Amino acid sequence: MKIFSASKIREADETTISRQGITTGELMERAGTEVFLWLKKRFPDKETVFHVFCGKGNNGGDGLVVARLLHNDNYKVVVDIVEGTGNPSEDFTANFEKLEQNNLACNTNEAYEYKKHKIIFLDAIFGIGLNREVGAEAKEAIQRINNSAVKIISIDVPSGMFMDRKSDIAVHSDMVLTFQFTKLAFYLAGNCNFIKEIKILDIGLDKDFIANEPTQFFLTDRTEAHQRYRPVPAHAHKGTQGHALIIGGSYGKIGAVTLSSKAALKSGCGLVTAYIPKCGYTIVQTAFPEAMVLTGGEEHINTIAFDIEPKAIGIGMGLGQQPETQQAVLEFLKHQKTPMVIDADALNILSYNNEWLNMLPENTILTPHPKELERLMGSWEDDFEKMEKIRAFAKEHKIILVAKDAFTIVACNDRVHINSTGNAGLATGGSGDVLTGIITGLLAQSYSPADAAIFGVYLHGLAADIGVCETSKQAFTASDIINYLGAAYLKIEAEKAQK
Ligand SMILES: NC(=O)C1=CN([C@@H]2O[C@H](COP(=O)(O)OP(=O)(O)OC[C@H]3O[C@@H](n4cnc5c(N)ncnc54)[C@H](O)[C@@H]3O)[C@@H](O)[C@H]2O)[C@@H](O)CC1
Ligand SMILES: Nc1ncnc2c1ncn2[C@@H]1O[C@H](COP(=O)(O)OP(=O)(O)O)[C@@H](O)[C@H]1O
Ligand SMILES: [K+]
Repeated sequence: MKIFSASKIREADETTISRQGITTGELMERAGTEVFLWLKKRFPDKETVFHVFCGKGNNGGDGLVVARLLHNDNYKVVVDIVEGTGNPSEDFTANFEKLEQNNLACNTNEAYEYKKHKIIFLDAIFGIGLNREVGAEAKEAIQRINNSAVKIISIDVPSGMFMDRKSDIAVHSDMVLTFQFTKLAFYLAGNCNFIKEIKILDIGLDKDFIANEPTQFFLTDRTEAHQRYRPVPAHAHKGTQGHALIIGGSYGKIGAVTLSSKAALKSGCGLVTAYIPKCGYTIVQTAFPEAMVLTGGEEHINTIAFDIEPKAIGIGMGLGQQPETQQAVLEFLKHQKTPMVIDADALNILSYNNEWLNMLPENTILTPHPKELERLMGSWEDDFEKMEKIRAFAKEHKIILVAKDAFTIVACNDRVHINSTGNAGLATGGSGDVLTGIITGLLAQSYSPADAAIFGVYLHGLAADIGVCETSKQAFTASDIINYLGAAYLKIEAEKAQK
């Protein structure tokens, strides 16, 4: 799904208004109606009290439409117009006047008892138009909303959240009902307290504009994942499903390479070879009999040489950083042409030898976690700078950068793809090793590097989303990602079959 900037969203509004021959007020009525219908379905009990906080811009205008529709449908509605929210917009004013015509008063200080009524706060103070720091009066309203113990639903965006820079104070929403497009700011680590759940409401913006307007940002949602997924051909055999080579491990860290190799095989490739130091030989052969094993070095890898021809290579998991290992890795990378995923210690070795980055084959995939990312490209001031640096770094070195985190970012071909699956159950040792295995396995199956990275990250998160429902987040382990890979594939197959 495309993610547009605030200015592009405004263009989408304007194009819709002109192509559909409607007024801005009619578009606002449509947006407000979608919110109203969603609320009505979710909260059928007419005793529910909706306390609507409105700013004076168009987000506040949406809030007034919703308030009127709820009131006319016999819900209990309280409307608070928040001062210090700019000059009233035309459509805000028009809807404000309609309140009186519909016998709905504002700022009445009407108090409903929390114990007797189900109260919902609707937050319509600011939307995508926030363009300066929030002033004292709006801040007070935001704090009042946040200090309440009631459910908070934001219209379009949590008020106070900037679309293009760091936000200091914003509504802590339980649910954001956002119009037509998801927004980049929703997925940034610094905004994680402002948002729990997102629901996108279709308000009928112009389909051609959405399809044709370019953007650099995408959300890897179900549709994007389905487009990249490749079912196993009926006549497949192990020779056509690709051979993955997983290089890593050192004394005490053989588990990392075992997890990675297993994940590669379970992602669907035909054959897996693990290249490890000798101390791991029995462990890998016992824990994972499907793998073939090659060795180099005793307790750590000191040379990388083999006569097999893998279709993809994953390197770095549990590798260690012994000087001999560093040398072996650099020598190895120098001659590589095979599609490759570079992770963990192999990434750290590259960070100390930055000039080697430009020698990597085009579209090599790097999968750093936040600390490794910092070592690679330096630190960042805030999430927006981080995003920009990631994009520029991938472009400069012609690589694919998978910046792992909640909402992992995949930067490739001057585009940024934000993943939508995964959960905090993945905050457990070895989950990154599994991801590298999955992406390497997909590469071996001839997925393009971009598809392997984007789909691999999605699949990894999906396995965790399915898994934690049965294991809990606490008890979920990296091995469980592998255990639930099959369920993730089945879910994708079932979704595709439903279409
Ligand atoms: N995207 C869409 O398709 C649609 C958008 N609509 C709504 O319109 C919103 C955008 O409306 P606006 O552009 O009017 O802006 P907002 O309502 O988001 O708020 C900004 C308003 O407050 C002022 N303002 C900005 N920062 C301020 C600050 N720190 N302190 C005080 N005042 C401040 C601005 O001058 C502007 O009037 C969207 O978020 C959405 O809710 C809907 O009405 C219709 C359809
Ligand atoms: N809170 C979270 N929500 C979603 N995904 C997460 C979260 N925490 C970690 N992950 C995912 O788990 C993996 C962790 O990778 P990494 O830190 O390299 O682990 P390890 O080094 O132990 O293998 C990444 O894919 C990351 O995106
Ligand atoms: K809002």
